[in-house]
Amino acid sequence: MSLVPDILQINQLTKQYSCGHRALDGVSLSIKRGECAGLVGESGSGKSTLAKCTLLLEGVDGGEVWLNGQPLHSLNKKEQREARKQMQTVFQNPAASFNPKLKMIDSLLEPLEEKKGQVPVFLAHACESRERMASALLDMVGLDAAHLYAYPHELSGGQKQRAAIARAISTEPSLIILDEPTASLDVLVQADILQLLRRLQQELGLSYLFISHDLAAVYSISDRIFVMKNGQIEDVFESKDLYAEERHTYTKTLVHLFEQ
Ligand SMILES: Nc1ncnc2c1ncn2[C@@H]1O[C@H](COP(=O)(O)OP(=O)(O)OP(=O)(O)O)[C@@H](O)[C@H]1O
Repeated sequence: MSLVPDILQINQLTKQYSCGHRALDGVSLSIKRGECAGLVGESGSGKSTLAKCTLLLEGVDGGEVWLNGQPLHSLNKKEQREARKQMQTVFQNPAASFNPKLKMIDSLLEPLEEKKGQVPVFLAHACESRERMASALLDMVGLDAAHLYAYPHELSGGQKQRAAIARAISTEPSLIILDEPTASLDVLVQADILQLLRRLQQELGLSYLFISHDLAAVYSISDRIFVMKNGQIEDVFESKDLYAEERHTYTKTLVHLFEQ
């Protein structure tokens, strides 16, 4: 048994919205260091709610969330704000991820500057100036330094999503939560972004929670897949076992849909 705790360990999480809807109904999930865990399920199954509860943006009604062995569920508000800095996010709509009034250099460096001087090893060579650090980040995601002083509306959707990924990796977070990061992009750009995420994960040893309703996208990037339905995890397996006979009936239905 490994003595290194999982990056993320979620135990029996429940969340009921005030309207009475139970969006999470005893969800358990774990992510190992350096792993990409895929979370797939149809619209309304509770995927984004799980992301928001993990990020402490929504309160929960029961269960536990452990990050790096730290019990997030029992922290006070101030401690939660600190703990949240160990996680970064990339969402579906890259346009909404950036303040339209900020130049890319300022948006890119915002999380890093909040951490006050804790520059990750992969940026150490560039830490003598903001411009060099932001250029190095853009370079890591395949964007030209010419974009440094651009405003978000001057970048394409795919370029903005690359910049969002650059910002997410900038603090060397313990976990990056990617909630439908390719859903708003056309098919070719989607493939590029998935390839970029995979490369960065391997180069930097990142841990991802990759959320999507698109089984093909989840399958292409994940080490393990969690299948969610009606607020519950129905199936968990190594990606290579997607087509195995013992898959849950619901997983088989998703496979059938994605093959059509
Ligand atoms: N703030 C809220 N108040 C009340 N109900 C909510 C709220 N947010 C989500 N829900 C409900 O909780 C359920 C799960 O929603 P959630 O957004 O987590 O699903 P999802 O799997 O991420 O769906 P999608 O893929 O469409 O984003 C849905 O029935 C949704 O209507």
